[in-house]
Amino acid sequence: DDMDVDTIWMDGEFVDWDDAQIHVLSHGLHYGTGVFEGARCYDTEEGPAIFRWEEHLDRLFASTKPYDMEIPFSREELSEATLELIRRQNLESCYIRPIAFFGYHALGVSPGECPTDVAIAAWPWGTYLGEEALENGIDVMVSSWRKHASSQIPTNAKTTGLYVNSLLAGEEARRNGYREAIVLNKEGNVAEGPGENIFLVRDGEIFTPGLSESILDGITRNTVITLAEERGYEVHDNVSISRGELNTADELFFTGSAAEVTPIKRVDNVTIGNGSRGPVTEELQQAFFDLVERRTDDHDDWFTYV
Ligand SMILES: Cc1[nH+]cc(COP(=O)(O)O)c(CN[C@@H](CCC(=O)O)C(=O)O)c1O
Repeated sequence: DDMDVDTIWMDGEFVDWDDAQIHVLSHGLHYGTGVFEGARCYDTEEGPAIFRWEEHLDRLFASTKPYDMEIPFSREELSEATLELIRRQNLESCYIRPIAFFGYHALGVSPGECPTDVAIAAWPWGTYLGEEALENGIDVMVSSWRKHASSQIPTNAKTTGLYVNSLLAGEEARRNGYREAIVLNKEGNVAEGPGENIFLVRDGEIFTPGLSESILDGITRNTVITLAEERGYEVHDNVSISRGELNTADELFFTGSAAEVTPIKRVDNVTIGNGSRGPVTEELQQAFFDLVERRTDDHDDWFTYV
C-alpha cells in the first residue's frame, strides 16, 4: 500500500490533515507554551516498530511538570492513538510528533482556563541533516548564541518555546554556510546542538556533556552511551567539555531521534580527526542502525511494534 499521510490525531479524534487547525489566539502560539516529542518508527525485520516509545512518553509527561500542564489523556490512550495513526496511513518508517499545548480561551501569560490541547502527527522523514551526512559528516560552527541556562528555562523539558534559541543558532550557522551549529552554555562550555546532543571521542574514550550542562536529556544520547558501554568503551557522561576541546577531539558526532548518529567533520573550518566519519563514530553508528532496524535482537524492550 502506498502511504497516505492525510490524518492527524487531535484531542481524541482522527481528523483530515487539512482540518487539523487551531484558533489563532491559542495560548501556545503566543507564548511558546507547548511540550512535544520526536520519535522514530523504524521498518524493522519484524515490521514497523517505534524506538523507545515508552521513554518518549515518559519525557512528554515529565515536560509538562514545570508548566502545571495536564495532558487530558492517559499514556495508553496516546499510545493507542499513535499506533492507529501509523496503521491508518500504512506508514512503515516514519517520524512521530506528539505535542501538548495550552489552547484557546483567553490571552495573558497565565494560562488560566486555557485547555491543554493534544495532537499527534506522523510522516516519513529522511535523514535529518542530509543524505550524505551520515557517511561523510557535516560542517558545523560554534554559534554566537548561547544556550539558555537550565536555571532560566528548564532545558530538560522539551518545550516548544525553547526552539527559538535553536533557530537563532542553527540559522546563524546555515547563513554562514555551515550545516548546523554547536551551542555553548552560558559558562561557555559545550552544551549541544540546536536539535541534537553531542559526543566527543579522544584517545579511544567517549565524552558527552552532563545533564547539568543545560542540555536535553536525550534518548538517543542514552542509547549511544549504552551501546558504547556494551562495546567496552569508557563513557564519561557527566563532564563539562570546553570549547577548545572541540578542536583537539579525535571525533565528534551528534545524536538525536531525528539526527540519529551524525558525524561532525569540521568545526569553524577546523578539521576534526581524519576530516570525515571517525572509526568509533562509525562503529557506534553501525551499532545504532543494526539495533533500530532489528538486525540484532538486543534491547527488544525498546521497541513498540505497530
Ligand atoms: C535540543 C535538543 N537536544 C537533544 C535532542 C536529542 O534528543 P533525543 O531525540 O531524545 O535523542 C533533541 C531532539 N530534537 C528533536 C526535534 C528535532 C526538530 O527539528 O524538531 C528530534 O530529534 O526529534 C533536541 O531538540
